[in-house]
Amino acid sequence: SSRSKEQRILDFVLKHAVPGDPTSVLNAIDKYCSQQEWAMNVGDEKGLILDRVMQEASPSLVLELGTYCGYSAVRMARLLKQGAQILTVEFNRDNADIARQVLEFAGVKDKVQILEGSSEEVIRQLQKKHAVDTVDFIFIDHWKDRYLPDTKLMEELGLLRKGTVILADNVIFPGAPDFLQYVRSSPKYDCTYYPSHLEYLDAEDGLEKAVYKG
Ligand SMILES: Cc1cc(-c2n[nH]c(CCNC(=O)c3cc(-c4ccc(F)cc4)cc(O)c3O)n2)ccn1
Ligand SMILES: [Mg+2]
Repeated sequence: SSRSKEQRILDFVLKHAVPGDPTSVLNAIDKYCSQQEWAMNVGDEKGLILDRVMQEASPSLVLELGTYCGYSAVRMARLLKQGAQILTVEFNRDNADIARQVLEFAGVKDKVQILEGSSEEVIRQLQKKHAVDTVDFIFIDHWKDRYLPDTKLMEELGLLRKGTVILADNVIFPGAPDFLQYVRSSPKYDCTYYPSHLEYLDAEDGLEKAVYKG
């Protein structure tokens, strides 16, 4: 059976990156996806913004919606303080399997837990099944029409605390206009827009940071 693009990305990482070196894994994925096959990783340009915003937040518990091949989970895990954890949600089983192997190769698998399923079902289980109280940092990078309903759901379930940082990818392209309009007009959030470009391309894109005010 033919190998998928995601399997080809994993093969390239296994061949060209250094085991236990997360930065070499990121560089390998960025090299492959900018030179061989485009893929929907947050990428190096928006990744730098993610690095800075995450380090500023210095979270103990990170929730990521949309694992894909694990690029952003590796990116965040390499910057986590001792004892901090990432829960990342992936809908597609095959991609979750690729991500597990990428995370293990990068040497960060003990900091990251991949939860398979739809964001809504996983979010509803966080407090009871995964012993989550509140989340410190949320990287939203999943289906663009789920950004707003899932943000509202996390509010309703009490998963956000004063100062919880939400950082959302792709708010320009493919776009999440209803999410943007909501957080920018809500008194419950302090918002900042970080202009950038779609991964590996010149198209305009950006990240929105929305800090929950409790
Ligand atoms: C419902 C639910 C869903 C998930 C879930 N798991 N994995 C994902 C990945 C979603 N990501 C994207 O679709 C995405 C697309 C583009 C893009 C595509 C085509 C273009 F032409 C241009 C840009 C660019 C990006 O940067 C993206 O992030 N969602 C997990 C749990 N529950
Ligand atoms: Mg994205």
